Amino acid sequence: MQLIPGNLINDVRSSGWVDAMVASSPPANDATTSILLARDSENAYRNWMIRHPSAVGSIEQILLHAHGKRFVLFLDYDGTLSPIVANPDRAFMSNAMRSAVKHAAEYFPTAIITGRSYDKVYEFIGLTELYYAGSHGMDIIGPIKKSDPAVDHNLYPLLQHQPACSRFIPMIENVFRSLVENTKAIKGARIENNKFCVTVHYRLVDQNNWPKIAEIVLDILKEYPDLKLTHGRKVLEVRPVIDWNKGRAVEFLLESLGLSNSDDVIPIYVGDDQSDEDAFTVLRKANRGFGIIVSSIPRETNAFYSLRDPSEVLYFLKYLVRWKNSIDA
Ligand SMILES: O=P(O)(O)OC[C@H]1O[C@H](O[C@H]2O[C@H](CO)[C@@H](O)[C@H](O)[C@H]2O)[C@H](O)[C@@H](O)[C@@H]1O
Repeated sequence: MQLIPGNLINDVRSSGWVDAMVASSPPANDATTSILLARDSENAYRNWMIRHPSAVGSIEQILLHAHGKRFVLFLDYDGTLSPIVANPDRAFMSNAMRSAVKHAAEYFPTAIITGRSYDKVYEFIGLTELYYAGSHGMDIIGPIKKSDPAVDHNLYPLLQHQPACSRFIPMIENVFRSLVENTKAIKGARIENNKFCVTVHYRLVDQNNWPKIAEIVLDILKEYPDLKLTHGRKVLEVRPVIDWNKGRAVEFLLESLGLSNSDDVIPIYVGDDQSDEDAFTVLRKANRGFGIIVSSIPRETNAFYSLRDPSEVLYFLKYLVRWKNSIDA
């Protein structure tokens, strides 16, 4: 992943960011070229799957390996549990997916690890029994419980951790306001405040204006040496320079749940975004469990398995639940 520490920002030419923005957007083609390209891409995808087999196709093998062991699930939200859509406020998950995640959490410790703020992702998912790591893992909140449901009506989280100091919240708020102000003339630009990070959406911006977007973001960041810039799916993201990411959040959660040193624990991380690579890398390096990348095109990744899209994620989750239910019966 490209990470630009704030104090190096002056050395970065905005064209590097524009290249990254363009790279995630294939050009349009005529009908015949599209058919030929589709065939080539299907072949390329099949070849890629030799290195990253389908988690659905390999599910029996995965379960064989899991005999007598415990799964822990880490799930990204956008592009994994919900399909990618143009309007980030409308990235709803289906009821079928919500129900699959709910059932999964009955059998396995389950965490949502997302670039979204905790509030926003909770609004979409609405399940109190999950662990959530919002703002790319910088806002961790455990299942919401009542200490004694008979007498206590106050809800409280079992676990709470914010590795970035609270001083980043007003800083992010200021950057958010400056970005809203400075991009308001660019049609389609959209800025999202994710509490410990700001997301700059350019999916609906004319490509001719992408350099302008990159320039505005880099200009504002010059004033904030404690913030850095990363790149996701048609988004630029501004975050604290602290050494924390989705991978660190996974390590923290495993540790907090007392599951980090047990050989009988299999962490599974499912995600589609560049930021999920940090978590895939953590699992691969520790040789623990495995990452599953959600992608319908071949991509460089540290995940071991692959799934094409959220509908395959749904199938995979339901299969795990059915399997666990059958062995517990
Ligand atoms: O870690 P995630 O849960 O994958 O969150 C990453 C970003 O996801 C959202 O943006 C992405 O999904 C949008 C809705 O489908 C899409 O319009 C956008 O182009 C994608 O990048 C979210 O809006 C961001 O705040 C998250 O950081």
